[in-house]
Amino acid sequence: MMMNDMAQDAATGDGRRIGEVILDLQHISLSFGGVNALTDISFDVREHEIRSIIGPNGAGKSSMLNVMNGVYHPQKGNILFRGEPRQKMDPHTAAAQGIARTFQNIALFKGMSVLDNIMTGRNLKMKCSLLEHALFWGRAQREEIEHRRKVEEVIDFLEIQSIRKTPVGRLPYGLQKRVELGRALAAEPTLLLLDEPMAGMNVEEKQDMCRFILDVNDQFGTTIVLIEHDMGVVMDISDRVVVLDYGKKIGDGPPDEVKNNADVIAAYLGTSH
Ligand SMILES: Nc1ncnc2c1ncn2[C@@H]1O[C@H](COP(=O)(O)OP(=O)(O)OP(=O)(O)O)[C@@H](O)[C@H]1O
Repeated sequence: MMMNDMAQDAATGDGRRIGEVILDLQHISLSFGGVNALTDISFDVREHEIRSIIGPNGAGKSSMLNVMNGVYHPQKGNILFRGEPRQKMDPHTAAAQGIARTFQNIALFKGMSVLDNIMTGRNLKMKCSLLEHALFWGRAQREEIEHRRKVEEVIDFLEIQSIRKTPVGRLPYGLQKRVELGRALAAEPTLLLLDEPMAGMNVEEKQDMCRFILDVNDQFGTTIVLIEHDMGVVMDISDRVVVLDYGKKIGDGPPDEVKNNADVIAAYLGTSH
């Protein structure tokens, strides 16, 4: 399918762009000592969709994202990625298989430029070792040029050309979040996990971030799993939403269905506790 066709399908909003299940989480339970962070949670993520995870503070959202990319290993349950079981996957393997993520608290090298930070997203794609750099200079050079080309593409896509040489620590918060998205995109992920990409942003910055998330999904077909507290944003951009509360799943479905779910309303209004 051509990129334009894909964007067209997405724009029609009729769900035709959504594909097969790529990540299937079955009966996941995770505890830390006596704290049950996740209890018997099952849901799936389909190819090309925007899947949001919401829930009050401490509900288990970040823990779930950490299970998805192998930072945490659940004590119970199964995880299937493209139909293959993966019990003890580590974050490095997850990244090598096309799962990239951003973090709740920005995790960038503050003293390094935007360009260099985004370049670190290419690390896993770099094939030439230091020795090869010394022995096969030409090959290493070609590889370097290709990585730089990809990074420049990401910079153009995110409209941050004018700050490409600026140290990240000097940028306003909203732009730092955009650079973090850039670093994740440089890895050319098929599954992108975003942990509160709009937290702490003003309205304009949120609108920009929303647009970039939708564009990544439309233009590259990237599957996106998103944790976000801003309900307006979640309901606007998600195909399906899963709701956690005290480590349990209390809702799952398209935004309109979730919005009208009595348990979800109770959890958010605090009447269930
Ligand atoms: N590494 C850890 N060690 C001990 N307890 C943890 C750890 N990570 C998470 N928890 C606990 O697990 C529960 C779920 O936390 P988690 O951060 O996943 O929730 P969350 O929904 O992402 O919250 P928030 O919206 O505040 O970020 C909490 O009770 C938290 O204290």
